[in-house]
Amino acid sequence: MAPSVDEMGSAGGATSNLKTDEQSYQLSTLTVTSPSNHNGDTSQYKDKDFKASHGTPGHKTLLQSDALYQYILKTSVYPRESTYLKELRKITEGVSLSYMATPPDEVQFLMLLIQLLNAKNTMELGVYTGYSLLGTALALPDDGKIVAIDLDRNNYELGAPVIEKAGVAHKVDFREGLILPQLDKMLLNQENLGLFDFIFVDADKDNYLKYHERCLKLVKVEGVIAYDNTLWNGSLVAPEDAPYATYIHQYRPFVLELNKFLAADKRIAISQLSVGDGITLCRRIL
Ligand SMILES: C[S@@+](CC[C@H](N)C(=O)[O-])C[C@H]1O[C@@H](n2cnc3c(N)ncnc32)[C@H](O)[C@@H]1O
Repeated sequence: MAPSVDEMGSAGGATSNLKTDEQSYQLSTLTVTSPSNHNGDTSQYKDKDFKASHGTPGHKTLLQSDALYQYILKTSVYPRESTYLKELRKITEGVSLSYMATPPDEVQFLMLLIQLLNAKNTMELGVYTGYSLLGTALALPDDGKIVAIDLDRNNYELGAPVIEKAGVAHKVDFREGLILPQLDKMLLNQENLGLFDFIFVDADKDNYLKYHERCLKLVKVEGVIAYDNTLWNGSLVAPEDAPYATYIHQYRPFVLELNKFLAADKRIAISQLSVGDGITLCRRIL
C-alpha cells in the first residue's frame, strides 16, 4: 500500500537534506497532519476501520471481512512466501509507519505478474523498507534489474541486509532522491526510453499523473505500469465527511482524478484490481 509523501516517518527530515535542484519538487504535503507526526500511532483517528486495518503491515483489506483476507494469507500467501520476504516483513513490523509496506498478497501477485511478463528491466517508485522491492528482485531472472527510487535511504537500509542475504542485491539499483527529478534525469538519456518492462508506482498520490506521463515514455510498448492504492482505503465512494484519517481525505481527489484519467487514456489498456488497497495495471499500447 502507499500512503502519500506526508506519511513517511522521516519525510520532512529527509527532504530537508535534499539537493537544491530537487527542492523545487518538494511537495506542499510534507507538513500535513498524519501518522508520521505521531510515530505511527493512529489511535487519534476516529475511523476504527482504519485503525483495525493498519494495525500490522499489509493487513489491510477491501474484502468483505478481515477473516476472508486472513484466509487468503494463511492459505495461499504465507505458505509460499520466501523466508527472506518473511524476515523483511517481520523487520518492517517493528518500524514506524509499517502499514506503508505493500501487503504480502499484493507482492505475491506482482511477483507472478513480473514472471508472466518475462520482465527484465523494472523500476519501483516508493521503496520504504523494501518488501515489494525484494519480491520484485526475487521474481526477476538473475540478470534482471530494478531501479528503485525513494527519498528515504534510512528505511531502505533497514531491509537492505535481507536483500543482500537473499542473494539478489546485484539486481537492485537504489537511487536516493525525489522521484520526479530522478525520472526527468532518466528521460534525458535516449537509452532509457521504452527500456522498462514493468514499473511499480507506490509513492505520493498527488504526483501520480506526473509520474504517469514520464513512465509512459520509460516503459516499453506492451510493458506494464502498476499504480498502487487506486481504491484509497475504500474512501472513493464514501461521503465527503466520512471519518477517514486526514491524509485519506487530503489525497482522495488526486486518486479520483488519476482513476478518471487512466480510464480515458487511449495510450494504455487498463485493469483496476481490488488486490491490497487497489492496484491499476496499465499496459502501454501506443
Ligand atoms: C508506501 S511506501 C512504499 C512501500 C513499498 N513499496 C513497500 O513495499 O514497502 C511509499 C514510499 O514512497 C516514498 N516517497 C513518497 N513520495 C516520494 C517522492 N516524492 N519522492 C521519493 N520518494 C517518495 C516514501 O519515502 C516511502 O518510502
